[in-house]
Amino acid sequence: MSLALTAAVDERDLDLELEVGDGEVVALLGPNGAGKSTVLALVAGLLRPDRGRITLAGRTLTDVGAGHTRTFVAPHARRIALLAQDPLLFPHLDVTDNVAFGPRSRGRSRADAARTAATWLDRVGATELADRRPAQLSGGQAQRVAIARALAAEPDLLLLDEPMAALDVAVAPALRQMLKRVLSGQSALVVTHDVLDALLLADRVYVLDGGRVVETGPSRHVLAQPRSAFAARVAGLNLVAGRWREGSVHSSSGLRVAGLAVGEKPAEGAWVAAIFRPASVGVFREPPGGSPRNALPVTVTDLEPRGDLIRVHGVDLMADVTPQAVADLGLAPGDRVLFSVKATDVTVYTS
Ligand SMILES: Nc1ncnc2c1ncn2[C@@H]1O[C@H](COP(=O)(O)OP(=O)(O)OP(=O)(O)O)[C@@H](O)[C@H]1O
Repeated sequence: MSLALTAAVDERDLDLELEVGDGEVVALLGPNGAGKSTVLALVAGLLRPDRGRITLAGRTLTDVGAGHTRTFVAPHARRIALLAQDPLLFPHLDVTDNVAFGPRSRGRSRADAARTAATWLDRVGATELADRRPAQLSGGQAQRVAIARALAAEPDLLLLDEPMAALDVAVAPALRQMLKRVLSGQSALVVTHDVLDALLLADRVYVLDGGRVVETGPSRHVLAQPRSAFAARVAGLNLVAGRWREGSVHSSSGLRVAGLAVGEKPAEGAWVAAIFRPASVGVFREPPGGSPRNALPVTVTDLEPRGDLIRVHGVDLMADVTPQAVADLGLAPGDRVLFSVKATDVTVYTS
């Protein structure tokens, strides 16, 4: 076992246990205020629990009993690297020196640390950025460098806090693929709102709600089995699980969703999950024309204002549309409509 945590923070009504195995990538999912950031702060040593014990790679990092602290290792001595949304590179150092910082502070020679930096920059596909300053990097490039810097420090555990959230949707897929590759064999805890991150990066997920663990298991089980409609919902995505036949997912409730498979093409009849964002869904009374689209029959159960958009809820599916569209369609609960989504906006994941 790499990380074992038991902790209670009374002020935040948090009380939970969780573990990360050696070389395992674990995702923390859950709605706003569920306690995800609090868990990261506890592990990183930025927060002392009221009661709890945290061990990592055989070392006790935190051990707090009723009213007294037996052990509390300082953040910098925990052998943990934190990768936040904001890459937080040192502005006055070039990319190589940023990445070499961890090995240097662990006592490696300048040449040795520079070699380690070069290796990691190669692994994250950022070799050509080696001589630049952080101000000369795009958001996606800076995040690659931040990943190299975190891993070059050889942490016992890597904490990732919404690593993709600040990025352009166009660069996120490439970065996600790269992260998956470099995280292989590294123990990591990833906080995310994005079910795709959980599916693609993590071996296992914990779903938190109200400071408690409400669900845990292998990512694909938690996110593809019926119970996980909850997990998909907290992460704000639509999920249709079923069998893969002729390029579409066929659910037991009779839905058919065409989409693009991630990685290898699923075998005919394989158990798969189709995932798509509510914002990719259009709502229609009649089958839409134009490019080939999925058209899923849905009975509207609720209309929920969310910022500038209205979330149209069906029994299992959600669409985010403009108030104008809701008015034009005269939508009300009980209406039978079609949810339309392009096959190219649907990701199919093999369980
Ligand atoms: N600095 C703080 N002081 C006191 N209470 C806090 C603090 N930060 C968070 N909380 C409370 O602790 C609980 C857990 O919040 P936390 O930020 O860990 O949730 P989260 O799952 O990370 O949410 P989000 O997805 O919004 O980042 C919430 O009730 C929150 O209001």
